[in-house]
Amino acid sequence: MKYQSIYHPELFKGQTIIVTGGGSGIGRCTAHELASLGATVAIVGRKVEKLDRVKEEITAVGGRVSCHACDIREESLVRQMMADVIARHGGIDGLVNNAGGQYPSQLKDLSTKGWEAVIRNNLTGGFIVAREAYNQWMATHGGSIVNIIADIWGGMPTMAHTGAARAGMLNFTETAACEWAHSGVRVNAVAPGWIASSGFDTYDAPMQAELRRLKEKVPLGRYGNEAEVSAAIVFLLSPGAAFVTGSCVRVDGGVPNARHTWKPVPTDRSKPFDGFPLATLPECLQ
Ligand SMILES: CCCCC/C=C/C(=O)SCCNC(=O)CCNC(=O)[C@H](O)C(C)(C)COP(=O)(O)OP(=O)(O)OC[C@H]1O[C@@H](n2cnc3c(N)ncnc32)[C@H](O)[C@@H]1OP(=O)(O)O
Ligand SMILES: NC(=O)C1=CN([C@@H]2O[C@H](COP(=O)(O)OP(=O)(O)OC[C@H]3O[C@@H](n4cnc5c(N)ncnc54)[C@H](OP(=O)(O)O)[C@@H]3O)[C@@H](O)[C@H]2O)C=CC1
Repeated sequence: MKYQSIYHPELFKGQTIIVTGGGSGIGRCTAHELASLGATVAIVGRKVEKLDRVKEEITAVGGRVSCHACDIREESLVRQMMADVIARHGGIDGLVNNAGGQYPSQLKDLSTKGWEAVIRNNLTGGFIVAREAYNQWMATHGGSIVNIIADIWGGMPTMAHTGAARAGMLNFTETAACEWAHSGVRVNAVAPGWIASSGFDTYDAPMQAELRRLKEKVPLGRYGNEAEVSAAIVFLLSPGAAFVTGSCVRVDGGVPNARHTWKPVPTDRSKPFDGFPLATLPECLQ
């Protein structure tokens, strides 16, 4: 079944858009949505079998997609991947810098090796991919980049390494937006809050329990879903955001504003509540 997007079905007709981490979760959803809107999507990840599965899903409904196995932390692999995408599709119009991930740990227990592994995955990797997209194509042709970060506002207890990396990526976004504007390149970020994606499944039982507790802290009373993040990414890539650069769209149900004075209003969370229907994922992703 084809992705049901809220956007015009030909919004990205003739465009090529790279989605890193396109083999699962938010990246997979975004790849589906972009393909449904006419883009040729180049999905990037470390595990070929995940990419192949998404390719099958998208081609089955008439979408165009290519798979590129690449670890975003390896400069030579990223250079080659970018060159391959350009050679194969004739250019790049957009980049969704989404690949990333971390593991929970208290600061005091974090090894330097673990800190560096997460910084490389969520800051250095994203920088390398964006720089190569710019140097190899966008500097002379323009384009749009969307960096996926996280809800980093006010710190990120148990996730300090990724918080620091994502804060760095936000600042990178702001700087690149200025430095690359003259080339017609827009650079923005999307900061997902707690999104019930495949990424959640990578956490162990205590962390899953913690996530259940965290849900009570969301003013909108639920987790977000992948489609709600994808919709923000698509907006930033689109001509609708032609005058938007260096910005960050938060997709988090209002969590950063829920400070100590905010108290959750008891709600039956299994039912839609006034004004905010429970979001459902497009059928093709369920
Ligand atoms: C509060 C909730 C917020 C939720 C919001 C966020 C949600 C999401 O982000 S969803 C996406 C979730 N998906 C993932 O997080 C999976 C991605 N994770 C990885 O790819 C890897 O774990 C990695 C990139 C973070 C690290 O991989 P790698 O570079 O291959 O590193 P090594 O395995 O070689 O380990 C190096 C070093 O790092 C420490 N370490 C790594 N994993 C763990 C772990 N699970 N627990 C504790 N420590 C870990 C460790 O120090 C390793 O060194 P050695 O001990 O010498 O191996
Ligand atoms: N879900 C959530 O609540 C939130 C998610 N995020 C961020 O959003 C992004 C997408 O997350 P989500 O879809 O939930 O999680 P997933 O774990 O499902 O997706 C992460 C993807 O990134 C790929 N990836 C990870 N590291 C690398 C690497 N070094 N090189 C290439 N690909 C890599 C993985 O593919 P492979 O295994 O093939 O390498 C995987 O497909 C991540 O950056 C995540 O941290 C941020 C805030 C909240």
